[in-house]
Amino acid sequence: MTTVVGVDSSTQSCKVISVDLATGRVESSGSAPHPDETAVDPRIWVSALDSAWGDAGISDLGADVVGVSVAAQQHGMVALNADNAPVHDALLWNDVRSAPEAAAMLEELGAETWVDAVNVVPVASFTLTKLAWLAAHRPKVADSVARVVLPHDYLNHALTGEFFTDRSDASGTAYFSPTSNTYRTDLLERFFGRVPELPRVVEPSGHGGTLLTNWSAGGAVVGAGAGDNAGAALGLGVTPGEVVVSVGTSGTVFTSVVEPSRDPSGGVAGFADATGQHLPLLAMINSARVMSATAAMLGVDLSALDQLATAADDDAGGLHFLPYLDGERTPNLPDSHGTLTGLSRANMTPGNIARASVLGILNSLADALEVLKLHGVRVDRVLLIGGGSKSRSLRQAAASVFGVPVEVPAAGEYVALGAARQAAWAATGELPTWKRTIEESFEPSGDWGADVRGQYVQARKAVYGI
Ligand SMILES: Nc1ncnc2c1ncn2[C@@H]1O[C@H](COP(=O)(O)OP(=O)(O)O)[C@@H](O)[C@H]1O
Ligand SMILES: O=C(CO)[C@@H](O)[C@H](O)COP(=O)(O)O
Repeated sequence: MTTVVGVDSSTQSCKVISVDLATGRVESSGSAPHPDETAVDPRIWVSALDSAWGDAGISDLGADVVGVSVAAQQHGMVALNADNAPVHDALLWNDVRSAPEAAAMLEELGAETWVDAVNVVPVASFTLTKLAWLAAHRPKVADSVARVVLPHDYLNHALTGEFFTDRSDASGTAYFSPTSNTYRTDLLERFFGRVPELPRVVEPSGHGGTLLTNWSAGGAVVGAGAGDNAGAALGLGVTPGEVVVSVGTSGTVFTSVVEPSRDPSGGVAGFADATGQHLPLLAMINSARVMSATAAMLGVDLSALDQLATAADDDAGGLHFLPYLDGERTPNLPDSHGTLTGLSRANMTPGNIARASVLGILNSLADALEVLKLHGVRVDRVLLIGGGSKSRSLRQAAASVFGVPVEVPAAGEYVALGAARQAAWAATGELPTWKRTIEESFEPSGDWGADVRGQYVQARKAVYGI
């Protein structure tokens, strides 16, 4: 059977799937954990890939495998010396130490100039701010940097011996223009002090190299790869009017559109997608892990938290959980903490706290959806994915809080599936059409969701002034 392989090297884990090219059916899968840190030695991702690859039995598939592609967490600063060894742990998308550099870069050029140049406004997540931090705080280490790549590029190199990237991931660096599809090396010069080696950008249907034999003997081509959200859009086959809401380590709200959005306020990141179009996106640092943190606080597991949240009142008895636990990117509050408001003796129950954590995640995502709409993006329905979407209480409340219909695709790794679809494109020249199965659909019900939204926005404004 002609097979393609998709990889999702995300914040918390590496997932590998083998897929029947003809049907899109997942034939095998494997996964391996990543450290729960915001700065990680990139070599750990290669070990995790190797482990997940073995779990999925990819090497045994030999010449059946005709294509491989890697999607991965965006923005990570992988800084390498002349021997291609990391000179510093990779600062990840959710590491906020470069927030002061981001603020200074914004102050220096102004939002309009940044959006004109690279269609993003600097925040701590973006690679260039991390390089600016390295130059300012570790100058000797910065001097040893020969090359800068992204997490998926680093894995491309492990698989093929070549460094290469794609426009979707490059567009998350803040030194690549998704409209001219060129690096803005002047911004590297200005904020890192010089221009290190950068990976070539491979076109969406192209391939950057061939699989080294230590991974598999089959000589498969390796596609350009993608940022994980662009991978998910490809895996879902997003169509106009559909917006993806991913409740993963990050919370993200995004879609694929022909024309780029433009947001000097910095809310909508004007990324590129993996098909040659654009991927307007808003990302939150706090998402699924708000539920796991709340479960830990209550001394229960995720399943018990879900039961508590399902059994509680729709509105959590008036409790509001503002979930900015690890600082927050959208809104840009890198030094913020979470807040639980509306506490009374009557409502401070484990069930209401569990429910409030679920509603806090959904309200934070609803804020992002509203910003996307304000920028002219059509939101006819939401496709809900990510590990957190397995929560029944979250699924059942989403449509009412968002105010739009929500569809939950069949359980699957859509980032890795998008990578597999890209691998098929690279191997055959054709982007296959694979059937998408919807597992559950939900419609907004009653007014409680709108009431909860109103109260949440009021609480957010009262506590954070935004
Ligand atoms: N049933 C569940 N209820 C709530 N959260 C869940 C559930 N299953 C998984 N998760 C959470 O999903 C997250 C992983 O989601 P995933 O989309 O795989 O992450 P990533 O963003 O790293 O790709 C973890 O934080 C995990 O705790
Ligand atoms: O920073 C962003 C998008 O801009 C995040 O979406 C990262 O790409 C991490 O993704 P996950 O590990 O949560 O999938």
